Amino acid sequence: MSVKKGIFLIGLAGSGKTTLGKSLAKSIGYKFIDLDQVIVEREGLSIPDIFKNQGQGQFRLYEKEALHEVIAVEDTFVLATGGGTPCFHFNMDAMNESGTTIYLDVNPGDLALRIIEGGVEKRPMFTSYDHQDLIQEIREMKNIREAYYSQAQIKIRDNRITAETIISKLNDL
Ligand SMILES: Nc1ncnc2c1ncn2[C@@H]1O[C@H](COP(=O)(O)OP(=O)(O)OP(=O)(O)O)[C@@H](O)[C@H]1O
Ligand SMILES: O=C(O)C1=C[C@@H](O)[C@@H](O)[C@H](O)C1
Ligand SMILES: [Mg+2]
Repeated sequence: MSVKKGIFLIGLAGSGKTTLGKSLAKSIGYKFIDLDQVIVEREGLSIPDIFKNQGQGQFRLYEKEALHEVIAVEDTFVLATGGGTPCFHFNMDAMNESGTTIYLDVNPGDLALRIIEGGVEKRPMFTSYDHQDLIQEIREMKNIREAYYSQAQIKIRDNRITAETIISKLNDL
């Protein structure tokens, strides 16, 4: 595997960054880190509370700081990024320079079901509770973010991505 020290999982909310990141890290013996969790621990506030009280701009600054701390401090790790991480403050460049970036590309219909099941209120970037409306919101966000996500070194488009698929793509690098 010709990966550098960090593996960065990127993709929209619900694409499986946290779920797959945990099992990938376990399989290859790397430390698992969830960037949203790092921000919550550093700030002592939930993500919806940061958005509500301090706004998205401040959240994006916390996110950048947390990302750079992980890159500077950690050794071999799998990082589940936040859905928007690649799209702000040149974070995609920072990740591509310091490790291997992997885009989990799941279709909006499946994402909407997963987000509704997990709780829309936990994801402040979304407002719709209706499945069709949420699909539309996700499509619009995907269109904007694709320019960043497509810079990933590995792209996996599937609705049932597994850790094994990711490992085989890493081995092909
Ligand atoms: N590969 C998969 N196949 C089927 N279901 C999955 C898969 N990965 C994740 N899920 C389900 O989708 C939901 C969201 O997954 P997860 O929290 O890992 O996404 P995420 O990308 O970390 O989202 P967020 O950006 O909101 O943190 C969970 O309920 C999980 O069980
Ligand atoms: O897609 C997004 O912009 C976000 C996704 C989550 O992981 C969190 O980082 C936050 O809710 C923002
Ligand atoms: Mg997650």
